[in-house]
Amino acid sequence: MCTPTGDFFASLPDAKPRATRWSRKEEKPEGREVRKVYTLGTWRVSREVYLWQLSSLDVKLLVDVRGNPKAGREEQLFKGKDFTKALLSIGVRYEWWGDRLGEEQMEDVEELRCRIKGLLASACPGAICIFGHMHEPHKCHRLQLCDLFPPGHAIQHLMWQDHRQIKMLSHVDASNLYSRWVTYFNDSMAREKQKRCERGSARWRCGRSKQIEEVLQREAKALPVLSWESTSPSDWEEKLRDGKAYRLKLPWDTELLWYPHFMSETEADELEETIGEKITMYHPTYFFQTPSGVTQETVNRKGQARICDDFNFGIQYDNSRDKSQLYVSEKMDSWSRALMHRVEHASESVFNAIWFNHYRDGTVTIHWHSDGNEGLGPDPIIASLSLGATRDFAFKSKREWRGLRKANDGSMFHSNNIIHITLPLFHGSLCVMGKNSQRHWLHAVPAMEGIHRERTNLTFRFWALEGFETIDAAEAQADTQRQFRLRLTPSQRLAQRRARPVILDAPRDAKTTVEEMLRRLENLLPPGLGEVVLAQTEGDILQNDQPLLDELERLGLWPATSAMPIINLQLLPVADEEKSGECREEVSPVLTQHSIEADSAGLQLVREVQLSCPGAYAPPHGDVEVQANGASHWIQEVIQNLSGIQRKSKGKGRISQMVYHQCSEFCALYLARPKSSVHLVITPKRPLRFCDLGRCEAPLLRRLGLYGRLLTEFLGKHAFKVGVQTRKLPRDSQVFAHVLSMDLVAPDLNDLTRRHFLEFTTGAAHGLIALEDLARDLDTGDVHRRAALPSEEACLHCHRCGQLFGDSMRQLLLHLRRCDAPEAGYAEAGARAASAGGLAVELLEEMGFCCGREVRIELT
Ligand SMILES: O=C(O)CCC(=O)C(=O)O
Ligand SMILES: [Fe+2]
Repeated sequence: MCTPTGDFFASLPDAKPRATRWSRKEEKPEGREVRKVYTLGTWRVSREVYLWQLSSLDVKLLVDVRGNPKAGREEQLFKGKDFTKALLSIGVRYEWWGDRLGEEQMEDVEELRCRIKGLLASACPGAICIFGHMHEPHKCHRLQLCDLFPPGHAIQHLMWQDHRQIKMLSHVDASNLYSRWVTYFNDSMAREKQKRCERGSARWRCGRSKQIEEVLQREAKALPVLSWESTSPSDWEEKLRDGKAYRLKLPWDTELLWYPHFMSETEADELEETIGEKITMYHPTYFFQTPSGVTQETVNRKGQARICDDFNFGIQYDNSRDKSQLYVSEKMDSWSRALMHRVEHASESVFNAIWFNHYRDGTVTIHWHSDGNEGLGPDPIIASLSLGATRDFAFKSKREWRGLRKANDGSMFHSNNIIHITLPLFHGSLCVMGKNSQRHWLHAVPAMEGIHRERTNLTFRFWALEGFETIDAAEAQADTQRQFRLRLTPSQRLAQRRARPVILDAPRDAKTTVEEMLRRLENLLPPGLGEVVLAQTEGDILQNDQPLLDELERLGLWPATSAMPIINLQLLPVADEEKSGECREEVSPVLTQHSIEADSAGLQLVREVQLSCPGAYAPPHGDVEVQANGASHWIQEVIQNLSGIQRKSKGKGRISQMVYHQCSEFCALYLARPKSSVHLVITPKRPLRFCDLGRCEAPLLRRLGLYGRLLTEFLGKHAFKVGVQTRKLPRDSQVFAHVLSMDLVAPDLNDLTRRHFLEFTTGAAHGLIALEDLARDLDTGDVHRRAALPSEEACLHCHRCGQLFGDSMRQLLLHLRRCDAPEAGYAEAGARAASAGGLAVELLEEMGFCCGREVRIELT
């Protein structure tokens, strides 16, 4: 349940303002100089501004108490030479005390007191600044550390007010703030629970029978437990794909409730449709002050919406209280209330708000963060429901975990790493981030290039913050503003192509042209829409070369008479033609056939590909090859960088261009030197070497084979081979397989060598081994079976029509470009050529090829 639990915070008194040890002796102790102690956390403020503030406070020593000084988003503030040098340049010494005073060290209070004494004794004279992770002191362990400082220190907590200004909070005030915040939150939640009891489920149920609710509640309680420490890595991966719900127990007493199929396909479809109709996503404009002083304006590509009966919210991650930035929440409706109630049962919690995130495709992401905003309480429980494209939910520990974990062979091994957990968020999945999930972990939704389908995420939260205005107050406040937003509604034709209405801030700069506005929109609308123009709803098309504000003024829409009005404009298509690259929506009969054959994990894979089908096959042009030595090292490099969390180039960079498609478990990559008109390699996204393949990986190989076959459904009218090269590959190379069209028309003639040709065209048991066969070998333990390589000297023949070419690879290559025999006929053509036997050489010589008598014909 969502009561604050855990170490430090739980031990604090709830209601009364805290009298700290230090606060009892606030007066300056006699005969001694009062040392100034500041505390500060990390925030999205440039390093230059940090330095400027520290220097104006005359700080002499920065004591970094972050257990992991390289965690979080603020790379510029990570421990390292760079940061130390920058601090030294303003006369501040840097010392890392995270190993002695970090978050992990907070157990033994007496020991901590000694260490703090030691720190103060060794510190140079002058002001010191304790540097923690969290921006707000009352959410950071530095508040507790300050409780342990001996008397005679004037402690002030620093907090960023905006991207330049800092405000100071006395230690007593910060402690009181914390207590009041917890008390208010707990009282509000208790009231909310009480409300539920009083109303009974009747008003909330909305059509759901009592029995169903009881079943849901029982199910949540009876969830099978999957403990991270006592489950081996390969078991863990398999279990997360078996379609069952689990209570995931993670280190630091953390819980995730994982319901991969919380909703049926049909329910999820219906909910997605309802949200499309009822919720308009708002894309806020962010302003960033660059170090040079230039303000950059960016429209957030992630759409957002909030519904809540009680409160209005500021935009998440934005600490400015600029009222014009406020997004007025919408009220709950019967559908949203019923949904929230259902999620509450599964989450073992109560909520009062739903926040929406809309990701138009795999290039829209959410970066590493934890949800610890004001108003969410000290240890929030957040339930997250996913609709649409399957995306990865990445979860990682804030610190390294030291302890024993079960290995794949059943033994135990010592772990000493940051823990990474990835859950595939399917259409209709619910993941409840339970106790301690925000305190000790970060989460993100990384980029997934090759995903063209949109995704909508709903997070259910309990939110209460004293002094924060209610919706009504915010609306009244908004009346005094002279701003407006634009609601852009796609015309019916665009709506059919999955464009949905969006709300945007009007540009602040009056010089912004309609053209520029449209360019910003390109990032928000579904890809492949073609050109659009803006029109007033009544039909007046705005001039492309006119500044938008002038135009609005002419239309009598600006200056606005009431505050924060929303002006309705329409998006109209200009061109009729569809862009290539738009993904095909229809479900092929073969996909349906696969769903009949597959087991539960395979079935999920089929659904994923159905829901988020690959786009057009479009290999990158030019020099985009990922530079790395060794045969498949480039694959390793690509998969290591797939998450895209750290990459700024989402969808445009070198690595992104190598991705044709990906699902939660596998990805399909373009080859730098394709050997056929369609040629991809498919590989698991988790690192897996050939030499590590064992029986437990057989199901994964079967799924990889299925993935390859599913892809071939979208790759055009060719006949395909999907398989692993039998030729000796480096043992430590990443497991990968080829998806290859059997025309064997390499875009560059030189790329298809004789060896490749023989490998790809000889019988199924030779050149490429089917993944299903490899999986069977692993099951039976016959892992060393390798088919014999075809003879390099074999007489070459076209695998399609059987025409013989002796040893002239070049003639064969030229022939392949013209041959119009069916690609699927390669097996028969091989047999035909084989039966031609010794006649072949004579025939070829007659045709003018110089085969030479020494050529042995050894066709298999
Ligand atoms: O989209 C998601 O699954 C995560 C959203 C999230 O983390 C957030 O809104 O804080
Ligand atoms: Fe989050």
